[in-house]
Amino acid sequence: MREAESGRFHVFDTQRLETIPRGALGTWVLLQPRAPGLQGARVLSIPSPPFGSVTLYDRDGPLSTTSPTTLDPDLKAHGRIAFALPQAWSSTAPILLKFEHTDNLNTPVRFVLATRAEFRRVDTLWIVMASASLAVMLAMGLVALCFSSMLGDTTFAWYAAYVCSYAGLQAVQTGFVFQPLHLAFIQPIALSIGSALTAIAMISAVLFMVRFCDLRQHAPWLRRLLLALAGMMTMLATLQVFDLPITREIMHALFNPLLALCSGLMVLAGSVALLRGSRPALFFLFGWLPLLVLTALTSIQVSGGLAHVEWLNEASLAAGAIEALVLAIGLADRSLTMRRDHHIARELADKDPLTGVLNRRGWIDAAQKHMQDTQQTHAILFMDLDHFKTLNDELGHGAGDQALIAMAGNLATELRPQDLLGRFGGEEFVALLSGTDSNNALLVAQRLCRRLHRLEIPLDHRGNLLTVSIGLATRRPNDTLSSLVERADAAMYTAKSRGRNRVVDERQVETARRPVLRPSRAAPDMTDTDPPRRSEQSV
Ligand SMILES: Nc1nc2c(ncn2[C@@H]2O[C@H](COP(=O)(O)OP(=O)(O)OP(=O)(O)O)[C@@H](O)[C@H]2O)c(=O)[nH]1
Repeated sequence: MREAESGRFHVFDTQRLETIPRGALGTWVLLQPRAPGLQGARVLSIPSPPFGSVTLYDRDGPLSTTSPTTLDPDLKAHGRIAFALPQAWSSTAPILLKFEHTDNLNTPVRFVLATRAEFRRVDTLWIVMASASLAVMLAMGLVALCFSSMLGDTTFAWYAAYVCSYAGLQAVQTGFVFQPLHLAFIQPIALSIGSALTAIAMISAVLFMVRFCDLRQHAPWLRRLLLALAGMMTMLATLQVFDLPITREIMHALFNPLLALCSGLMVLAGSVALLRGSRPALFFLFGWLPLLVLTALTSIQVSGGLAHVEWLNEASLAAGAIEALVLAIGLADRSLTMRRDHHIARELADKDPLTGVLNRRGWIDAAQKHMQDTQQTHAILFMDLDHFKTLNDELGHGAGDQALIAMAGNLATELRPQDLLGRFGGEEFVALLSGTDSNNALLVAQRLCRRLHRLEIPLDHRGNLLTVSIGLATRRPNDTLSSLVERADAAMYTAKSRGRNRVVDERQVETARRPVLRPSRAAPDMTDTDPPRRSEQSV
């Protein structure tokens, strides 16, 4: 006190954030409240508490020592350490504090002298705001983690890693882990935990952003730069975890400028990606810009600038929550886009590009689902165009393709919407008719056969018309899709062998086994069968 009174203390304004020079034996700070000062019970608080302990003195010696883990039980401060000043002290009496030595980053401190009621109001507001912000961040992180495992997309996982580590970092830095969470055991390793969380937050933020905004496509150079920078910062932060004196020096000198640079580069990369058409970049900028600006401002402040800005820590918490919400909407948008793309890809994979009906794979998938309903009757029509090779050979493949398109279109129109039509191979089509017994299926098949003939698609230059042979099989107990298709196929071969342009029900086939019937397809009695002429019809 005598030293201070003789003017040997460095003087600073208590309303401003200042970095206090720290010595190996700790640092004395004397606060001089301005006249007239506050009347009644007063509380002195230090928001965003330093990790070390602080002791309040009067002229006779120490009054009370407090640290983020050993708080005044009466005051129960959150996100700050606080001292209840003795009632007897005059409103302008100097307040003497000693900051014990700590190896932590020397961040600027601020002092707030308030009435007890005002202290309680600010403290309650803070705890509500901090709890809500951290809860939102963690909830969004968990949602992203679920999405990541459901969609198999690592972008969501990086976001979850970022938002959870950022929330953890905020909880450590603001003292939330100590009060109200009472995780006092963290204190000795708080710096290492903070560094580890910073490392995880940094690298996962960059990896998330790079993927989310698709920087590989939209800003490849900035992507490389960002990854290199994030890698460097992660290395620095990882070294800091081991808390060696040399790394501490390097960290103090480099980390915050690098953090500010990285934040700026992310905004730049996001803007470039947005200008080049990345829709997620809009979500990124909208959600992340406030937080990035605050991160940059915080690192400038830790390096000694922006002394007057007092609200950065609280604003960072709130901005973290807002950013988590906006980006969660962005991720939902991404998952919708992925679902749509997946749906389109699936459609393309399941559809026959020429005729637009299901291809073999798509039809089998869908038919298997239909067949799960064992209460329904199921009939299969196996349809094969007759002498299609002739059409191709005589009129060209273009005409062949047109015939296939016409065939598919007409089959689809003739069948009910719930019937499942597919192209099984070159000129083979299949239809699964659910809830249709064999008699009705036979009628449908005959209708199809007639309709195709009535289309009058020329088969050759001699006036022959395109026709179709149809095999019909109805589901029996213990039938699988393949056994049912096999029997319909065998019936179709019988139709071919009986002269084509007709329907054969499996019930008419005595030995409907494909290995027996297949070779007969090339037998003279079948290949010799003349295609029907315009006037003929065997159905
Ligand atoms: N234009 C065209 N032809 C195709 C397509 N897919 C298969 N084909 C042709 O369809 C013909 C099928 O010939 P085959 O299996 O001998 O049968 P077919 O001439 O219809 O004789 P049957 O079935 O015994 O009446 C072949 O010439 C294939 O090249 C296609 O997408 N477009």
